[in-house]
Amino acid sequence: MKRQDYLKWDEYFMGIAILSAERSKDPNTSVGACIVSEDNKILSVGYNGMPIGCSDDEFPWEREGSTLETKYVYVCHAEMNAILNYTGTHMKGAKLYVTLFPCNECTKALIQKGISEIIYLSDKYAETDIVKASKRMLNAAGISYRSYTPINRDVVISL
Ligand SMILES: O=c1[nH]c(=O)n([C@H]2C[C@H](O)[C@@H](COP(=O)(O)O)O2)cc1CO
Ligand SMILES: [Zn+2]
Repeated sequence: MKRQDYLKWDEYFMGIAILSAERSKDPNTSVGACIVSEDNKILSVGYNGMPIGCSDDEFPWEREGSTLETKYVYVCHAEMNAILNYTGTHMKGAKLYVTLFPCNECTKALIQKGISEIIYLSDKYAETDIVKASKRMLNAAGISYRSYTPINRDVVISL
């Protein structure tokens, strides 16, 4: 009989999004994203971080203060990096596994690339206009989104 405790697709891909988030240097919110084709092949991954050449040590990670001294104007979102990291040609019908509900700017890009479903872990900014705008666009575009249901299982990776 086959192994019974293998990871299901949702667990596997959300696990990869969670692991990718561990690469993030953001001290407040690490985000990971994994884009998967219709036939369950990984197309791309990403996490939130400073653009290439913009040092993690020199650019600010502050949340508050003058605009130029906060992270927000510099950091690349996980979803945006996952889109930009993709070297293939075809993303139509793909799914996005992401640890935080996408912002409006990433949502626009995801829609334009033909993403058909979003599976997210946290929706901690659900009350913000940014996320409301995302959902409005996704609803209009007929793109489904659902919250990942945790299975309360630890998968230990010894590194
Ligand atoms: O969809 C997203 N994807 C994403 O990667 N991020 C990143 C930008 C920031 O580095 C961090 C959010 O920071 P904070 O929670 O401290 O405001 O997460 C933020 C959002 C906003 O929803
Ligand atoms: Zn975003």
